[in-house]
Amino acid sequence: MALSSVIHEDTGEWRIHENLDELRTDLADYVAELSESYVKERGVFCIALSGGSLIDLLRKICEAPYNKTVDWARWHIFWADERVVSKNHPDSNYKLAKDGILSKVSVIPSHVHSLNDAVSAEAAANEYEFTIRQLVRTRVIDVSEISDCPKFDLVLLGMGPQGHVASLFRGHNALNEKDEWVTFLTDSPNPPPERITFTLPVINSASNVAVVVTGENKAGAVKSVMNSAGTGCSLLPAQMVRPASRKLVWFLDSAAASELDISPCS
Ligand SMILES: O=C1O[C@H](COP(=O)(O)O)[C@@H](O)[C@H](O)[C@H]1O
Repeated sequence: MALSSVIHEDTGEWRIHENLDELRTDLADYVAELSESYVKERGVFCIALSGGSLIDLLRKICEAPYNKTVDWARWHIFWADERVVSKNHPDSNYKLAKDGILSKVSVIPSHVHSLNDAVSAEAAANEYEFTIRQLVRTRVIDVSEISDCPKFDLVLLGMGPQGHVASLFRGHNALNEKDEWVTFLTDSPNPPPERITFTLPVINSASNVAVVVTGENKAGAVKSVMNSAGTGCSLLPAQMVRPASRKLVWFLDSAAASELDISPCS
């Protein structure tokens, strides 16, 4: 149960949790409910994961009751961003998700759309975008009526202390990419330097986007996002997450929300 939930016209729904355990339960409920509804409606559930702290916060989805109620065979799993390292490297977002979640549930291996780790960042981004294009063509992934971009059922993001989401960093060219669905970086401000990432048009074309943020070191960036502070190039990447569907949910713990002016209501 969220400690407090506020709906902001511009910035989406904000769910603030008293502790990490409550956040984990609310996040697992949210993902399981979306999975059920998209499996019913479309026969599949296309979910894009991020790396970082998100995976630990999502681990409850592997436990009862979700491990039995979620229709894992209908899941298609993607990554909103990935580090260009081998799949068994500790920096790999795939490895994080595999060790923390995917190895514990019965997803179908061919539905796990991970990056080719044997090629350059550019080639891996192109190959990954090609895979997504094929799945859009066969309507495994829905398509946005507005942008022609893939319309993932759910994109799960984290946010760094400087407001980056996926591998979209403030001031980096990748943030301005409008034509590609997937782009690559060889000079990421945070290590490792080589990464691939969904572009903003793809994130903002998703049916649902959730941003999961915990810890006091992110409270300043959280406040800027909620207050919509900044304009143009001074905007944080997280402030540019504005899905056309308007279905954007922020999952925060009380530390990340500590600079917000929200009174507990539920
Ligand atoms: O580099 C990355 O950082 C973000 C945020 O990570 P967190 O540990 O601060 O939550 C993450 O969402 C992204 O996938 C990752 O590549």
